[in-house]
Amino acid sequence: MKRVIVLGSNGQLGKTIKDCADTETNEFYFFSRTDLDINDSDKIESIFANSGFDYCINCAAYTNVEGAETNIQDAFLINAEGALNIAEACANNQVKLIHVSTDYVFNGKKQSPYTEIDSTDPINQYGKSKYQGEQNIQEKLNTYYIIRTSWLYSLHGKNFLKTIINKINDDAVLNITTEEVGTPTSCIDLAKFILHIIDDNTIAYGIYNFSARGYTTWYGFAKEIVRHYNSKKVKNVNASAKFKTIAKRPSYSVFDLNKTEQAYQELNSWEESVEALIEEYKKSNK
Ligand SMILES: NC(=O)C1=CN([C@@H]2O[C@H](COP(=O)(O)OP(=O)(O)OC[C@H]3O[C@@H](n4cnc5c(N)ncnc54)[C@H](OP(=O)(O)O)[C@@H]3O)[C@@H](O)[C@H]2O)C=CC1
Ligand SMILES: Cc1cn([C@H]2C[C@H](O)[C@@H](COP(=O)(O)OP(=O)(O)O[C@H]3O[C@@H](C)C(=O)[C@@H](O)[C@H]3O)O2)c(=O)[nH]c1=O
Repeated sequence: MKRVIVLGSNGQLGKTIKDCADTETNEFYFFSRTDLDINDSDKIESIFANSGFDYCINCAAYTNVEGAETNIQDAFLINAEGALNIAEACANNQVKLIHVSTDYVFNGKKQSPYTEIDSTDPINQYGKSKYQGEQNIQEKLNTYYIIRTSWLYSLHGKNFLKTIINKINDDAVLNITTEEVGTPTSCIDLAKFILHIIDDNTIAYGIYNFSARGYTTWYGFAKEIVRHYNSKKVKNVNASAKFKTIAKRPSYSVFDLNKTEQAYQELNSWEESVEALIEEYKKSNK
């Protein structure tokens, strides 16, 4: 039995890990922002000291990409300094850290899948703050897994899939950008990979890319969501060259998954995982 602390447990990934965690195999301690603010370094240290935690999963983050352009300080406070505080507590107390990062650390100019060793060059404040968080962890700790993932969705919280379903329920006509290529990733798939790292115990520390297989545009993702949710409404989804946003986003952020596939052979295609989640959505909204 390993003792695992999960931070940011009220977010979509944190809640999904709670759904997927096998509490008979390991002991899980879930901390939401109200239970433990990752900017309160004294409290983190006091919770970690003599806790006997083997792993810390950090799901806490500032994830509002648009908001980060104006709330730069908040984004860095949480994504960079918060990550540093956690890394320090992990280093002081021999805890292995599983930290989640993003495809937005890349500038999107590459035209083939990004590997873990490709150069980073974030083009928005959220990406910059997440990249600083990665660096802070690497400076303080050796026993880390930094998992870069992309375009997360789930039944919990706020995400693109739920935004699209809500708009379709309101019979809205959608204009969705074709200008960004990446891979939608189900929080369930990511949660299973994170839990596999803990159970396997032999996977080398370092950076790992994690997404579903394949790639699409946000327009392709929206169409696939609507096709499974209510196929009659697919005609409401229009391709749009531009969608006005405050933050720039990488035009291409597909991952090379070779390194991850050496450690984990359970990757689904993005289409399979979208279909499975829409089925879950329909069941839970009957
Ligand atoms: N969402 C996505 O598409 C992607 C996310 N990621 C990364 O995955 C991870 C999980 O993201 P996701 O679950 O989607 O994010 P969410 O925004 O759903 O959850 C983040 C959680 O962190 C909490 N939080 C914020 N600030 C603090 C703090 N100072 N102390 C403790 N908790 C805090 C939030 O609490 P509250 O709500 O109360 O503010 C929220 O519950 C993040 O690291 C994110 O950067 C990577 C790629 C894609
Ligand atoms: C809602 C909507 C969005 N869009 C565009 C805007 C943007 O370019 C793209 C994605 O929209 P969102 O703002 O929902 O997604 P965004 O917040 O950019 O999602 C990102 O979140 C962070 C946390 C990550 O780490 C990334 O991997 C990625 O998932 O789709 C449309 O074209 N039409 C629409 O109706």
